[in-house]
Amino acid sequence: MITTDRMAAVDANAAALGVPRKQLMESSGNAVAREVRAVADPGATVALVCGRGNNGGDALVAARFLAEYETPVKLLGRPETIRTDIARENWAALGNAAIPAATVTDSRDFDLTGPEGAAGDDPDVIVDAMLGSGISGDLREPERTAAAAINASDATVIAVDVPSGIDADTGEPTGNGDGDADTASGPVAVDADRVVTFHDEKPGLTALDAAVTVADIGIPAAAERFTGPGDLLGLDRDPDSHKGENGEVLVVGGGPYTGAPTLSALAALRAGADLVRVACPESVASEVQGFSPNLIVRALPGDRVGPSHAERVASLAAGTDTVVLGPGLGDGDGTREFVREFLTTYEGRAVVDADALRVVPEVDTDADLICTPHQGELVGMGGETADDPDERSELVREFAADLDHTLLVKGAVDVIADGDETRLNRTGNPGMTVGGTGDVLAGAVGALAAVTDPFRAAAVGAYAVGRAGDAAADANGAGLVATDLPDRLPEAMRNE
Ligand SMILES: NC(=O)C1=CN([C@@H]2O[C@H](COP(=O)(O)OP(=O)(O)OC[C@H]3O[C@@H](n4cnc5c(N)ncnc54)[C@H](O)[C@@H]3O)[C@@H](O)[C@H]2O)[C@H](O)CC1
Ligand SMILES: [K+]
Repeated sequence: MITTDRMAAVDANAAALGVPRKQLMESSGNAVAREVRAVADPGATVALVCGRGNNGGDALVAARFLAEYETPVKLLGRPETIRTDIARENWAALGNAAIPAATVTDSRDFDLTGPEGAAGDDPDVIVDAMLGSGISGDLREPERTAAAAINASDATVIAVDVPSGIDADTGEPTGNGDGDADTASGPVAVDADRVVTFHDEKPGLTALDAAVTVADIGIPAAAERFTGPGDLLGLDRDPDSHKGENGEVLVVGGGPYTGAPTLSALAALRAGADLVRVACPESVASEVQGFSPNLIVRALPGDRVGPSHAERVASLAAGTDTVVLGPGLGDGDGTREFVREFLTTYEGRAVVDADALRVVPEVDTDADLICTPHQGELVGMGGETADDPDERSELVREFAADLDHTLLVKGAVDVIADGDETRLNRTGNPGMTVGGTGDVLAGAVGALAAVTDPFRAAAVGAYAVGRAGDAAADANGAGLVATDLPDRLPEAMRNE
């Protein structure tokens, strides 16, 4: 089962792996043609009703695979307004090959018979390729009239990907019926007999009264299993957002170290957080502040974070979206006691790293944690590891389920898991074993967890920090240091 958003991500990841969308479209069109052959004998009339997006493109491809049928193609709109290059190329290919195709620009001209107004028989099959996953709101004209005509016909209706007008995630109509003042009369959607959808089932299709076929279109398993540029889709800032709406992060750390909390905080800012506060012992507060005027520092009395600070940190945490717990805290008894006490009452989201990790298995917490251990720390928490990535990811998934938290286990290949899902990340390089890169990762994940779910925050954080590290290695070779990474995060988070 896959949602529309995740499908778009996987599609982009496939393209990054060298399987571009046009190739997938060829497979989709072929699958549509197979579905036609399953319901109609050669010589039958198969009307292909095509929108101007890639859903329509799938049917334009299908027309080339259906030479043994009568295939009137109806393009809804002018060819110049076809929205994607790959759909336009497939439209041109039909014209070049003299496969009959007509355009419908006025809904009053829509009929389901032969091309260019030539009187033909009513079709035996209608392929609904008007709109797929790119739809929003009520069907507009001429799609709305076409949907009504399709529903009034006796032909077998095969929907491409999803019936036009239906939300593939919910199975409900995409509109509420008031999208077009002239024709408003409740939502309109194609009532399909069959649906040929691609790659995986869609949650909204199961509820429909239609036979659903899932066609393999050649998306490599790696496009889903590994993070890729598609994982970054949809994380862009809302242009109308206000200060604080893109995340407020509290980093709790420092004492024996000053660099670690600073690296986390700077990474959180570069990963998109609006406000980052650092709660650290007063002994290091001015040093942390001295690293950057972009940070807001909250000094805690003394030179180590201890149980007496739990209340103050809890009140700071209450005003933020996420907490990053651990960078440079050290492993004193009082520090562990602090982490235990804080997590007992905290109910929000936190990234837990470094010395704070050991406390997680022993504490009863309502917080939603993202733990970022390396393999050694994972074992210290009671988890198991293995050399084989498949075996390792299953062990991590099971341990995440036991803990009821999200895990990001760092390694040459990172494993991200919650109880349900696992993902692997292979960005990054051996130069990143240098000190401080883990602090950068924890901060980046903290910022991302303020704007997306924990699993995705961990996966995207690992991907982006690895990518930043790869750019830093290109520039600095074996001389890569952790301070090279935060400033490279914005570029690394660009979806390309
Ligand atoms: N990996 C895959 O799953 C693949 C899927 N393919 C097919 O591509 C479509 C999605 O294509 P896309 O171009 O993104 O969107 P649509 O064709 O669904 O819509 C295009 C276009 O329509 C306009 N529009 C939006 N809402 C409405 C509306 N309510 N009324 C009228 N017009 C509307 C809007 O401008 C959109 O841009 C997917 O479903 C598959 O069929 C590919 O084959 C590749 C692999
Ligand atoms: K469709």
